[in-house]
Amino acid sequence: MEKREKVVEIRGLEKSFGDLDVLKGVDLDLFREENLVVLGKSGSGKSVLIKIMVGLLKQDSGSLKVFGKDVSKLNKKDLNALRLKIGFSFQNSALYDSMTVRENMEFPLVRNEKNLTRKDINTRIEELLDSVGLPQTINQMPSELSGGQKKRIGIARTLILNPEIMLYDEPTAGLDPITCGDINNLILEVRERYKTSSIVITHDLACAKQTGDRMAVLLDGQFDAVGTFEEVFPNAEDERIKSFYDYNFINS
Ligand SMILES: Nc1ncnc2c1ncn2[C@@H]1O[C@H](COP(=O)(O)OP(=O)(O)OP(=O)(O)O)[C@@H](O)[C@H]1O
Repeated sequence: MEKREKVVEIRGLEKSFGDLDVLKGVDLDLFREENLVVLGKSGSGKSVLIKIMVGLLKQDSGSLKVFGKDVSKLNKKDLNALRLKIGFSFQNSALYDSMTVRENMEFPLVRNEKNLTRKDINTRIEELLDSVGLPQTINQMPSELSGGQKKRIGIARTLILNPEIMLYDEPTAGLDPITCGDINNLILEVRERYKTSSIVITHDLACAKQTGDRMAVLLDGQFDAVGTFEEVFPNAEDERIKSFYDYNFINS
């Protein structure tokens, strides 16, 4: 019997837009405190899956349970409560350019938690900036930060509401290999410190290998290959998976 707790359970999920069948019977589990890497070509349906997960889109059929609750059956209030437990770290960090780092961090906090004192807010912001190794940036503007620093602040801001699930969308996109390695380490540290369960969407196999306990490759609307990096990639026979691997490790 499976002993690990499932925080996400997806069964037979289907989603089409007109004639375009995007998800064609997706099955997937995310276990507590697991880092699950989702890979797939551009347009394969990764964002559609995430949007269904947070209730922004509805599936045509199949089920998606988060913390045991069927997302498509939640009322507005419960859906909002669920969304607060899921932190989405955007590819472009999504910081507000006209706000300082402190203001960027404060914004989601004061909007969602009404009873905090100024001291609580400051403590929380400072703790998270320490966690991502950037306490000195608190009064800086996003335009003064490097790409890697922006990613870190974006992750810190996502963590400020104490999410139980983290969704990282292309966390290393556009970064040099050393900074990619630092962000990958941060993803592992976040899990360690905040006990998060995570889905990491990436095209970067070095990121996948470093951060992921399991890989799930979305191919033609289904997760065909699911397993550890070693199980899925080095000896893959499926040409579609092989080409992914060759592209990352041979041609780069
Ligand atoms: N609201 C929508 N209406 C119509 N088609 C959509 C909608 N959302 C997504 N699609 C289509 O579904 C397919 C999958 O899109 P999706 O954004 O999930 O891809 P992706 O795997 O996240 O790609 P990328 O890696 O480029 O971000 C695409 O063909 C897209 O055009």
